[in-house]
Amino acid sequence: MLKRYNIILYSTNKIVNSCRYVSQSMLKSTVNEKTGIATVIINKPPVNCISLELLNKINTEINKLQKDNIRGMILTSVRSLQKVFCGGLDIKEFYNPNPDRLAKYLTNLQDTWLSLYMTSFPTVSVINGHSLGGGCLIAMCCDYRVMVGPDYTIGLNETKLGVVPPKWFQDTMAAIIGHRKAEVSVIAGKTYTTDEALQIGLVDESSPDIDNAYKKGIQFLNSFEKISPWAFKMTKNISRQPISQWLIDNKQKDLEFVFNYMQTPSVQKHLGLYLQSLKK
Ligand SMILES: CC/C=C\C/C=C\CCC/C=C/CC(=O)SCCNC(=O)CCNC(=O)[C@H](O)C(C)(C)COP(=O)(O)OP(=O)(O)OC[C@H]1O[C@@H](n2cnc3c(N)ncnc32)[C@H](O)[C@@H]1OP(=O)(O)O
Repeated sequence: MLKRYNIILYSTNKIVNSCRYVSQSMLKSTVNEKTGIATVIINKPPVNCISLELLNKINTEINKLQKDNIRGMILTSVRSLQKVFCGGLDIKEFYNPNPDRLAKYLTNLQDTWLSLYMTSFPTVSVINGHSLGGGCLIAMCCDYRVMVGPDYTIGLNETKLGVVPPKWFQDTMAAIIGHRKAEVSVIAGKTYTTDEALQIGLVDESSPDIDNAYKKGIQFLNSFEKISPWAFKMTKNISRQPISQWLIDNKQKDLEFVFNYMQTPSVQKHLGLYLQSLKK
């Protein structure tokens, strides 16, 4: 029995044998050959908002890392943006959309969420700036969140734009902070400062600076050194499967709901006003 356990540990804990550096301009990914830890950096100025192209790159990279047998991953934003982790989904993808592109975007977002939420390796988001809407969603997909503070904000603010966060957005938050707090939060489109997010458990740790936040992230990943990767993967799978299975079973229905309401005149009007307010 012990022997079998060791074999599982060895075969799944194999550290990648070369340092890979992928720079697809919008997304930089490095794997440290000694530690087997990947750092994935979103790099799409000015605010790292998620276009269809960035979405594709994130999903492709997660799937590659999945095959690389890495030991863990840190997801963060390029430092030069200074105050933004991720400004959310690119609202321009929803405003006066091309229907084919909109359908592709929504499908890719469903797939990317499934990949990131269900990784078989531990993940940490180092939230080094504002993290709103889809930005909050990708941070919440990770197993652990360290947020730099005190002046940044995080939250699912979709209702403020006049749109509806799908069930799996809401469930992802509820799994972290509990149903009641998540409900109050999403219906009001609430955003939280770093301290508030720490207080309600939306983030696990805070840090006054990025280097320290990154260190905390690495410490979390190192805490799995003695955990069998197989046991980690199976346990996480059991924990997250009910939420992910809902989307797998309801992908088409979910897509049609968002695809249809997004193109209604009243939603389009709201989105237009919100975009305008950002430009001011
Ligand atoms: C089938 C189902 C599948 C999928 C479900 C899909 C959809 C579900 C429903 C829709 C869900 C949407 C989720 C979202 O993510 S909505 C977006 C939420 N994000 C925000 O509200 C953030 C808005 N931005 C800001 O608050 C600030 O920009 C920010 C604090 C991030 C940074 O402030 P800063 O002062 O540094 O920059 P700005 O001057 O404000 O912005 C610079 C330029 O960037 C433009 N911008 C900002 N955010 C966005 C964005 N999210 N999308 C597009 N463009 C954005 C901003 O307009 C400025 O543009 P210019 O003026 O320079 O042209």
